[in-house]
Amino acid sequence: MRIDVVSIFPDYLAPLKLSLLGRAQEDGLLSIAIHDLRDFTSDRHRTVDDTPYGGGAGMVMKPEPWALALERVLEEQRPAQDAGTDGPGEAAPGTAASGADDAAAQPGGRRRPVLVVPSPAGEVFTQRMAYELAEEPTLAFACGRYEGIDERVLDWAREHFEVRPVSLGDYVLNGGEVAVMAMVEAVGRLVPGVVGNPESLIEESHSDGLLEYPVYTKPSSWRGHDVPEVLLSGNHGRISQWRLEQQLRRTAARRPELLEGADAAAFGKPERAV
Ligand SMILES: Nc1nc2cc(Br)ccc2s1
Repeated sequence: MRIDVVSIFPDYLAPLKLSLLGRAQEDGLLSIAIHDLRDFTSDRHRTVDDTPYGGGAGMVMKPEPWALALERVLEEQRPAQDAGTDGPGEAAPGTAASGADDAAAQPGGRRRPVLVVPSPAGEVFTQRMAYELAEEPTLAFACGRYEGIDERVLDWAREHFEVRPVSLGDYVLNGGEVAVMAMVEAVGRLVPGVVGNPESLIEESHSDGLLEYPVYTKPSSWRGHDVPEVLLSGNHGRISQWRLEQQLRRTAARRPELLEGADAAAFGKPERAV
């Protein structure tokens, strides 16, 4: 998978070169390119913002640098897009990648590349969306700052990308970079080969619509706190049952709204190990 990120703070994205994602890039499983929006300005001050039409506080990001930056992304993603459109990749059922949304289709049947725009006004990012996005041959991310990006950029981008405004939650950041880091990690780890043991992706929070069960390791008794006896029993049937009960209990207590949609099949995730 090729990932392109456009930002006025490219150094903010440096951690994407570290750890698991860094190794995945060394192994050729991922390639992550960071583009400085200011490289696509034409004035000596490398201006990327201006005052808002209609008045109001703050500044708005100018459209032209964004169009030039996103055109560069399209150009650089073309080989991965062309290779990806020939790929057999299974898409999670009912997702845009599976053709469920023909709005992304382009002339000649080529699917438009995905452009994720972090925004407090976006659809909420979920594990299901992470699985969907992990099916794409390329992803582009546009990191807004100030009061946001001129809306005409998104209108223009829809002619070339499948544009997805996405929020991490109901709070406001100072820019999209932190949101992009979270999404790139959530998606990147789902790309085959990135996580050493794919089994670890199966039983984790949200992989089956529930929060994960509590985990323990040695010593079995620690500062007066003991590991639940069932986990020491060696009875795998009892252990599985206890873990599911813990998931349901935690989810009911902390995220009751998830219980309406807890359906492993809905996420298109690999089947749970037996
Ligand atoms: N929750 C989020 N807040 C923000 C703020 C800006 Br400015 C850009 C993107 C995002 S995503």
